[in-house]
Amino acid sequence: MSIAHTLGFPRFGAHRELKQALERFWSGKSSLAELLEAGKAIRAAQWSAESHAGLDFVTVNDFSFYDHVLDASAMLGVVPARFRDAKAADADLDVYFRMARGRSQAGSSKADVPACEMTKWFDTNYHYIVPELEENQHFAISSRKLFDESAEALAAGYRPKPVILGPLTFLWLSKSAGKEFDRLSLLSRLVPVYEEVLRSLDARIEWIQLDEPILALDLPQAWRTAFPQTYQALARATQNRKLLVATYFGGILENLEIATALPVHGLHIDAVRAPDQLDQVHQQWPRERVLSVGMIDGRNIWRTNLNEALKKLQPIYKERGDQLWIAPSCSLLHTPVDLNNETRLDEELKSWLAFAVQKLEETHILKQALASGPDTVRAALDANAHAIESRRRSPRTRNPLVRNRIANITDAMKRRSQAYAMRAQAQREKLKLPLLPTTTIGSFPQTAEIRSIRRQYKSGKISEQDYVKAMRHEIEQVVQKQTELDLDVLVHGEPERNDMVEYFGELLEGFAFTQNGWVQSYGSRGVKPPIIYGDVSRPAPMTVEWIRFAQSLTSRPMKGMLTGPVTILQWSFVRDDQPRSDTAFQIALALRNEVSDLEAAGINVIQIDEPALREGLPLKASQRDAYLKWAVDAFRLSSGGAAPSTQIHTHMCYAEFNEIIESIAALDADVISIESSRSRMELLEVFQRFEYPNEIGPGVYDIHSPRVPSKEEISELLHAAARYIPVSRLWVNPDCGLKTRGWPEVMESLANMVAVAKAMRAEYGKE
Ligand code: MET
Ligand SMILES: [Zn+2]
Repeated sequence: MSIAHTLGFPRFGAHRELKQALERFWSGKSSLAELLEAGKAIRAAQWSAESHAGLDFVTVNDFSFYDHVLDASAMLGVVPARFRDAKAADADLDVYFRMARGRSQAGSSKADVPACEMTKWFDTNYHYIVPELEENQHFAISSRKLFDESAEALAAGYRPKPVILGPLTFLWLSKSAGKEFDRLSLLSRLVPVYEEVLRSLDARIEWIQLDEPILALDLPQAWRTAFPQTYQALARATQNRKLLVATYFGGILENLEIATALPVHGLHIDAVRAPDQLDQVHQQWPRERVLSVGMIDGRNIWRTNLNEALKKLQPIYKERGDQLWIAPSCSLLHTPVDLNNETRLDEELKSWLAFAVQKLEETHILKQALASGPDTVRAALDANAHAIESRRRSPRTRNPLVRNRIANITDAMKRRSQAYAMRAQAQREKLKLPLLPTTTIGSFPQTAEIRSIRRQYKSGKISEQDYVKAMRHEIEQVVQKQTELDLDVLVHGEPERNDMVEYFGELLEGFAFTQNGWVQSYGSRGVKPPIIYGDVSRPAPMTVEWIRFAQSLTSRPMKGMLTGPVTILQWSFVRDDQPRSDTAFQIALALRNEVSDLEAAGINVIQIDEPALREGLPLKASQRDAYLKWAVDAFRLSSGGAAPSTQIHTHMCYAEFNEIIESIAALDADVISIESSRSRMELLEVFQRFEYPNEIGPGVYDIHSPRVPSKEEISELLHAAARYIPVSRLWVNPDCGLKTRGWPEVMESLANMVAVAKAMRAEYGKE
């Protein structure tokens, strides 16, 4: 019998049970026993969903109390020295959470130690805890989690398939604790511990899934050659068990020869992100070994076209028989749990969607249709065909006016009407800003009161009138405080926005919102991405009234604040029936109208935030230029219609700019504000080397911490910036929005920032 399985299942809980359990535990409201019990219940729910759907295995060790990479670090004993002093009874989990969250040891009077770094898991919005390795790193099995959870599944009567992060991907994702060294040099110490792990697994376990997603990257030669030798050692340790190497998030054709050289019993490939690889992998991967094909999209929420999938799989099944396995493309970690919990989505839209539970069902149907014939699942296949057809034909997904606009985009629309030098002149005359102008990134503290008013308005408890009054009151306060601080370009503070993408999605056509569509972002944090299901258009202005009101309160320039097209796209579930670029252009055209309405309302400075532009960069170098081209075009389309005297800003944070500096310049924003305080302005070196032509506001302090930066620190950073960028093109601002901060620290920090800007103006003005 062929196999239906999943590489992993969401662990956040259908109703964010993990978040609640963690927060209760961290705040001391629940005991360790209660936390462990909550974990057990989530695992039980995961396995029950898998077995209920008819999968042949339950996947084990995909549960995590924080992060699966941190779990691997814990398993291998990779605990940075600063955390190694725990003596608490629950040391395991205590150290584990301290690595993730950086608090000091429970009950210790020692100062807090910094948490381990967190970074994005490949090209997803999930963040993992970066393992820190020392040059003489010692590895030893240091956590029983994998074994305990396997035993738990066995005891419950399941057939478990444990998943373990593969040794090469583990090394690849880690960083050197101190000075840089070649992490591959640790392989000879690491592999024996993996061997021991494999040997220690219960004898009843038949298959072990080793995740090696880096096989879908452009790998340096040394890493490629490390694969066969590593897996020869692992294969010797597996005894009677079988290894399934899982790849995902891309194609593996460049590394297929290496994969084939591995002495493993099975290989999983992602046939959703890289559908074209299917044939060639099928041709080349030995017939006697298992080929697991990821046919169900593990990164998106659309129902799979099962009949089409079957057509692709049937010829392969004919040749491989039961050695063909069916699965979602990657772990379902990146999808919400269960569509059945959505009661407010209309039935039609709902019939187009599949969350994790539904994806398991799809997986099973495909396997069943292959192994026992399509007639055995005819009703399910027909229902699927019906839903697919309904979506394809629905007038809700297509708006002729939007399509017409897209078809008529011209190159001229993607260009400002004048070059930067001329625009800068027009803006100087209009805005009359001082040298080193000061501003903020947009949001001001979102107090409990603001959140509560927004919630009350949403649930209909207060009238629109009262809501607007409360928000206007907040805007007045924010404008007044900025005036007191003597900032030069003001913002309205974004009190009306719960989230920078959701806010716009709710006001645009083509978006839908779930009640429970949570996806883990990291640890206890989840996001609920909007669903873009149809052509995007803007029925009415989205921000104009708020900004117009804010501008009416001051003679200083008020900055209009928009979220850019790439960021809206990147932080949503995107329709899969047209290229992402088309959707980005649709959003861009809607924003373009907003820009022009803001201008008509007398707004002369408009910021279009693109914090997610960098994270959309494809994993494979060969696909990057195409992405950057349309991403830049989308931004330029949204901003290109602005008058020369309108100053367009953009903002980016969490970015590694080195690789994409040309594209950042190509955005042709008049001003860019970037996060750079944490890298102490070194980031600016690349802007200098490239001779970035427009203005830059390198964040002068880190808003991610409540600490108030001193004038000395800010001054030092700003002087450092001035070494890279001429002061005539420098702006002074924090490195991101202030919505997570409290008012007292914000006032103090900004006061210091403005004081430094003024002192530097005097200093440089004299020259
Ligand atoms: C993640 S970037 C945030 C930008 C937004 N304008 C803010 O200030 O919150
Ligand atoms: Zn930001």
